[in-house]
Amino acid sequence: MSTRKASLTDKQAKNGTSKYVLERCASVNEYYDIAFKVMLLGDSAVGKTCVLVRFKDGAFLGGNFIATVGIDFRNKVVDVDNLKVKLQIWDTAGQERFRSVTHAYYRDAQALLLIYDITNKPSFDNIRAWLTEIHEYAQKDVVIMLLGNKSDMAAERVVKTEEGEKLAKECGIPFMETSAKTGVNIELAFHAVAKELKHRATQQPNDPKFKIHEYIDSQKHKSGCCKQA
Ligand SMILES: Nc1nc2c(ncn2[C@@H]2O[C@H](COP(=O)(O)OP(=O)(O)OP(=O)(O)O)[C@@H](O)[C@H]2O)c(=O)[nH]1
Repeated sequence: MSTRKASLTDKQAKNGTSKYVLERCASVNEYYDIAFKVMLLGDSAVGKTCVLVRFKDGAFLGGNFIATVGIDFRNKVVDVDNLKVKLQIWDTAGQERFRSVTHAYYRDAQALLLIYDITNKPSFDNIRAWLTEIHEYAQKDVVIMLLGNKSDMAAERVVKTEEGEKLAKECGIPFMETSAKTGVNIELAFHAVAKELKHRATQQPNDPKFKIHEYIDSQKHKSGCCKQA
């Protein structure tokens, strides 16, 4: 398996011949009201880069898998309740040998999307180890969301939706299954996190608390796409 990074043109993206190089200045001049750092975590090959690229560009990076080296980021500005919220999204390398590099970034993140692959049991079993790392290195009040990615691969599924739900419930964190390939729940995951962060940052003492679990449930039901087998 290669760990080379290569730049990606639209054509390469369509052909699935290369992996993204994250462009640091992509949205540097885009107007925003408030900004937050979000990190993508999880084992190698669960689809972190693909989730980011789907959210940022609406494209799917198919083809040969090229592992991320170290860490990089992309920005996306989303509208939340009439505010422009900039998400600076850090894509980390899932491989063990880069762990010490990524640890250094945990403490700056306000939200963590912890991702496993529904077709890869070890990636699910490792979620508890990831949570231990998060508790060691991240801010105490960091927003955490669990994502079971590759929900389009029904035939290869080895982790049931209920197992993801159960683990998330035990840990008190929101959960959804996503597909970077089809786009299912990708926007919702980032929007729910942006909404939670915006509420925390702007909330007045008497304002009602934002309930991320309820928001996700209401949006899933609206789109009717919560569980893709
Ligand atoms: N079918 C399907 N394939 C996916 C999905 N997301 C990612 N993949 C594939 O899974 C492989 C790994 O995806 P990456 O996004 O590179 O994985 P990663 O988690 O960033 O891996 P590291 O950079 O090593 O941490 C690639 O071959 C992708 O095309 C998905 O939702 N559905």
